[in-house]
Amino acid sequence: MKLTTHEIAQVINAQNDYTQLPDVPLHKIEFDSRLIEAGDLFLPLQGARDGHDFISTAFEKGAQLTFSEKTVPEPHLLVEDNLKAFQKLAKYYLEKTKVPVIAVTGSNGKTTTKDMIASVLAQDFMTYKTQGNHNNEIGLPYTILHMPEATEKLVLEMGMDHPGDIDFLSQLAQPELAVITLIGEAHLEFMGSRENIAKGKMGITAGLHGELIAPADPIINAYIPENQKITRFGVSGEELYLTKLIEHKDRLTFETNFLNTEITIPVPGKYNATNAMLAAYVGQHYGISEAKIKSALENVNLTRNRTEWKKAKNGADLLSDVYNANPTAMRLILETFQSIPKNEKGRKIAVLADMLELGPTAPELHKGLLDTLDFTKLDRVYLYGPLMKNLADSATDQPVSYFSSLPDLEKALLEEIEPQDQVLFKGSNSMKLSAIVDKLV
Ligand SMILES: N#Cc1c(NC(=O)c2cc(S(=O)(=O)N3CCOCC3)c(Cl)cc2Cl)sc2c1CCN(Cc1ccc(O)cc1)C2
Repeated sequence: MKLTTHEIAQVINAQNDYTQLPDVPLHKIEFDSRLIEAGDLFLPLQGARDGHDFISTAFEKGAQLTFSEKTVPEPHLLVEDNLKAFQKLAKYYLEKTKVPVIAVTGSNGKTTTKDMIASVLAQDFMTYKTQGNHNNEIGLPYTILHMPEATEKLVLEMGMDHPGDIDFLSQLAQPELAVITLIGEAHLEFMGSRENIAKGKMGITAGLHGELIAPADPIINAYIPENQKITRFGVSGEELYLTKLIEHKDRLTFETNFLNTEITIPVPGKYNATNAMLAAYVGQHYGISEAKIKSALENVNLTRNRTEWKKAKNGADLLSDVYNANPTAMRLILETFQSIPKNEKGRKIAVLADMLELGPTAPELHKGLLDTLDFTKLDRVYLYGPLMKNLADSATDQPVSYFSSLPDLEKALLEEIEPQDQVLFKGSNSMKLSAIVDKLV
C-alpha cells in the first residue's frame, strides 16, 4: 500500500505525538503476526486473544510501526479503536487511489460470481478481488489495503452475518456497480426472515453510486431506493435471462437474451450459469468484447473449498471451513455452528484438527478453545492432532474423543454420523480433514 507513517497518523487521528516517528512508507498491514515482514504495519485486533499481546512478536519479525489502543514501548499510532482506524484508513485509501469498486453479495454464489466478474474484467483491466473469505468488516478493508498499486478495478465480496453489515461495507467501499446474486434462505436464525435477508442485502445500495443488478425476486422491491438504476435478472421477460442451457458432467453451455454468442463454463449447475450471466453483463457494461467475455468465463479460476454446507451421501449436513486456521476463525465458526438450530432428531458434531504455525503459545491457544465449546449445543466433539491433545486433556468429563491418526478418525466418523446430523470440520489444511469430507459426500 502506498501510505507513509505521518499520512496514516493524520487519517486515523492518532492521539500520540507521531511527529517523532520517521515519516517513511509502510510496506503492508497485517493483523496476523505470522504474516509480518520487514517494513510492515501491525494491526492488533481483538480475536481469540488480544492482538496487543503480539506486538513484540510483530517487531521481532520486522514490523516498523503498529496501531495500538494503549501506550507501548514500540513505535506506534495511538487510537481509541484499532479496527475503526483500520476501516477509516481503507476508506481513505480508496478515495485517494480512486480505484472503482464492483460490489457483490448474495446468500449463495457471491464468491463464484466475484471470481467470474474479476476474470472477465481482467481481460481489459488490472483487476484485484477478495481473497478467500475476506468479505467482512475485517476482510474487506484488508482487501482494499492489499490491492496492488496498479489496480484499475476492485471486485469486493460483501458478506452478511447480521442486519446492517452490508450497509457498513457499502458505505466504506462506495461501489460504482453492485450485484446481488440471490436472496436465499441462509440461516434465518440470525436474520429472522427472508424479508430481513432481502433488506440486509439491499444495504449494498447504501454507498452505491451507480447501477444495481438484482434478481427479479419481488421480495427486494420494498427496499429499492428512489431513483436507483436497477437491472433485474431471472426468468424470460426480465432484462437479463438465460435462453439456452446445456448441462454436461463438468461443464455447462448457455446463451442469454443480451449476448450474441454461447458461453461455456468449467462447472455444472444452472445457478453457475446465472452467476456467469451476471459476470458477462458486468463485462459488457465495461465495454469488454464478447469474445473476451467468452474466453474469460471458459477459463475462470474459481475459489476452491469455500466455507459452505455440503450434503453427505447419508444425508447429513457437513460444514467444512478450510479458511484461516487461526484461533479467532476457529472460535467464530464454532460460535456460528453452535447457534444454528439442529435438524429434527439430529445431533451436532464438531471435528476439530490442529491449527499449525501458532508458535510457542500453540498448546495454550488450543486448550483455550474449551471456553468456546458449548456442550449444551454440541453432542459430540472429535479432536485430531498432537496440539488438539491439549484441548482433549482439559475436557475429560465431556463427550470428547481424541484421535492421533487420520484413518482412525475417519473410521470412527463413518460409523458415527447419522442422516440427520450436522457436522463441522475445521483445522489447518495440512491436517487433511478435507479428505474425510470428500469421502463422506
Ligand atoms: N487470536 C488470535 C490470532 C489470530 N487471529 C487472526 O488472525 C484473526 C482472524 C480472523 S478471521 O476470522 O480469520 N478473518 C479475518 C479475515 O476476514 C475473515 C475473517 C479475525 Cl475476524 C480476526 C483475527 Cl484477530 S492470528 C494469530 C493469533 C494468535 C497467535 N498468532 C501466532 C503467534 C503465536 C505465538 C506467538 O508468540 C506469536 C504469534 C497468530
